[in-house]
Amino acid sequence: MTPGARIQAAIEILDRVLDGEAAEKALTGWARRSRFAGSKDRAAIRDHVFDAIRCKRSFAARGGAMTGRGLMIGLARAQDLDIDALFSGAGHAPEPLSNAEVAAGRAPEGAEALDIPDWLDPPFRDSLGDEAEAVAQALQSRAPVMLRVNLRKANIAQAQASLSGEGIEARSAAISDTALQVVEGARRVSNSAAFKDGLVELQDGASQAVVDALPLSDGQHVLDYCAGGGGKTLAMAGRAQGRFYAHDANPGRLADLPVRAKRAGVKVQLLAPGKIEGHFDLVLCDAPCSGSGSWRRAPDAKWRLTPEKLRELNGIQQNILDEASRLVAPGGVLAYATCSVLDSENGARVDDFLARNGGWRETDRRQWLPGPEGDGFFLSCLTRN
Ligand SMILES: C[S@@+](CC[C@H](N)C(=O)[O-])C[C@H]1O[C@@H](n2cnc3c(N)ncnc32)[C@H](O)[C@@H]1O
Repeated sequence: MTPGARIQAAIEILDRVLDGEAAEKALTGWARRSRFAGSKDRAAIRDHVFDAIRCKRSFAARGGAMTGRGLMIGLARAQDLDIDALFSGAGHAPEPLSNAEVAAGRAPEGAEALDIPDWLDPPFRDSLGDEAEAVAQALQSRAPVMLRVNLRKANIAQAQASLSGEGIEARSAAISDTALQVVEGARRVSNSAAFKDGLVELQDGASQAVVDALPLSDGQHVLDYCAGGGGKTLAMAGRAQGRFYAHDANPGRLADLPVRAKRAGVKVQLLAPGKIEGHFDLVLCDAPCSGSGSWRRAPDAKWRLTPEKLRELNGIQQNILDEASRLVAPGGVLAYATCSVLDSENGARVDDFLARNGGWRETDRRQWLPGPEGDGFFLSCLTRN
C-alpha cells in the first residue's frame, strides 16, 4: 500500500470509531476485509489510528472537522507531513484537499490543545498541579514497549541475549530492575522463544515498579484481589517464594492465568468470588479505574470517561477497599493501586478508607507519572495493626 492508501484506510477506520465502534474492533474488521494489506501496512495504519485517537480534539481543530478525514488532515499538519503527496487522489489515496479544507483548521487552544475533555480539565489540573500539562502531553504520544524479565527463569542479561538472537533489541530501564525497554523488533516479541519459554512477559514499567514497592517476602500468603489477566500476580510470584492466590469479580478474566503461570514456572491458585477463606499477609487491589495513567495505550477510554462514570468507579473502588480489607491478617498489608493519575481514584479513596476504618496506618504512598519507561500509577500500602 502507498502512504496515501494507508491514510485512506485510517480515515475509514476512524469514521467507524467516531460512530462509536471500539478502535481495536474497527482495526480488526478493516484487516479482515482487506487481505491485500501486509503486516507493515497494518502496523502503519494502526499507528495513524491510535495517534489520531490520542490527539482527537487537537487534530480535529487543526484539520477543521471531527471526521476521519478531518483527523487525518490534522495529523498530517501536526506531524508536518507532505499533505499534497498523501492526499493526491492517485490510486487509493484520499482526494486532494478542497479550497474549503485548505482554509479550514486552526491552532488548538487550552484543554483542546492538551487533548483533555473540558469537564476533566479542572480535576486533572487539581490532581497533577504543575505536572498537569506535561502529563497531558505525555498522554498524547505513544507508549514504550516494556518487558518484565521473569527472575525465576532468567536474569536481565540472559533475557536480552535470547531476545537479541531473534532480532529484538531491548535495553534495561531505570524504572525497575526487572524492566527492559524494547527498542527494535517489538512486533516479534510474542512469537519469540524468550516469551514462549517464560523468560519475559509484556508488562508496563510502572506496573513492575508497583510490584517492586510491595513489602513482599518469602513464605507469605499473597492475594491478588483484582487479578484480571494476572500480570501483577505473576510479577509478584517472580519476586518472592510464597503462596499466590488470584481472584477477580469477573472470573472469566482469569482464564489465561493458568497458562501464563505455567509458562512462567510459578504456581497460582485461583479463587472464585465468594470462596475466599482465611487471611493473607498481603492483599493487592489493583482496582478498576479510569485508566487515565495509561490513556496512551487505550486512548478511546479518555474520550469515553464521563463525570458519572468516574463517580461510579469511585464507589466501586471504595467497596473493593472495604471488601479486601477484611481479608488482611493482623500485621498484614492492604496494597491499593490504580493506573490513574486522578486524585478521586487515588489519595482521596485511601483517605476516605482511613477516615472510616480504625486500626490501619498508611506505610507507603507513591505516584508514578506517565513517562518514557512507564504509565501513570498510584500505590498506597496500608498496614493493619
Ligand atoms: C485494573 S484491572 C486488573 C489488572 C491486573 N491486576 C493486571 O495487572 O493485569 C481490575 C480488575 O478488577 C476486577 N474487578 C472489578 N470489580 C471488582 C470487585 N468488586 N472485586 C474484585 N475484582 C473486581 C475487574 O474485573 C478487572 O479485572
